[in-house]
Amino acid sequence: MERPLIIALDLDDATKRKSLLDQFNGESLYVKVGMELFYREGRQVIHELKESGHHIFLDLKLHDIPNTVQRTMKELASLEVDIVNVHAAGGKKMMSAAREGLEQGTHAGSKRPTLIAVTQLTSTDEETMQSELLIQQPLNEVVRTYASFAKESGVDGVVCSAKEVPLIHDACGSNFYTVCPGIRRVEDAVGDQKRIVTPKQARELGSWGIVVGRSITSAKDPYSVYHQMKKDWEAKI
Ligand SMILES: O=c1ccn([C@@H]2O[C@H](COP(=O)(O)O)[C@@H](O)[C@H]2O)c(=O)[nH]1
Repeated sequence: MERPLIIALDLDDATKRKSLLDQFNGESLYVKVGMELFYREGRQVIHELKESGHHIFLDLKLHDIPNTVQRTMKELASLEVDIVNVHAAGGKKMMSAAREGLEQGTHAGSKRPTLIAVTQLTSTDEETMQSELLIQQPLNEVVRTYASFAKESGVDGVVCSAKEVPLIHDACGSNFYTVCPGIRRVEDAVGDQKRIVTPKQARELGSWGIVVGRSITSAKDPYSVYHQMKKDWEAKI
């Protein structure tokens, strides 16, 4: 799918999730299954969403020793989702192991899930990164370097703020996937996000995909907010 708006299904029970998706009346969506949903409903929810025709980004952000990540990715590959991810902070060996595990677990004739790596969470700003994570380089430099390491390790793209897309394209080429959370309309509550942009700005900055959670899931009318944001995201520049 070209340039998706991915809805983060961060809802605290299955009834709310179902009632959100029911509003879309059979429309095929790109959805993100994060830790909250996967740890609650497990593999079954992936099967259900696939049966309903949705594309799936399984956002479990693996970060462990290479052997564990490889074996876990082998397991996840059997779910046949579209995108899976790791934290780039796990290092090059871990990212290569993730790719290897995915290849081992992908059945002949099936498409390997796209593998992306989180550079720096969009809830982190430079001040926090330096004072709490003790990473002293400028945030843009860290994101650019982690993206380059991801590419060298056989990863297909990154999770980043749209603000960093131009520098990632510069370092890794414009075909390297950039999946961007931290998306807000001007009227939305920012919450815990730090590096935010609007859907239109994300488009202008060249993001491949955007991830939107609370702006849609907490809206009075999620269906119309989704379509409004999608229209802004897809508008010609
Ligand atoms: O850097 C990252 C990586 C992942 N996320 C995830 O995206 C959504 C964003 O939700 P909002 O409600 O739109 O803030 C959420 O599921 C995060 O886990 C991210 O925000 N930043």
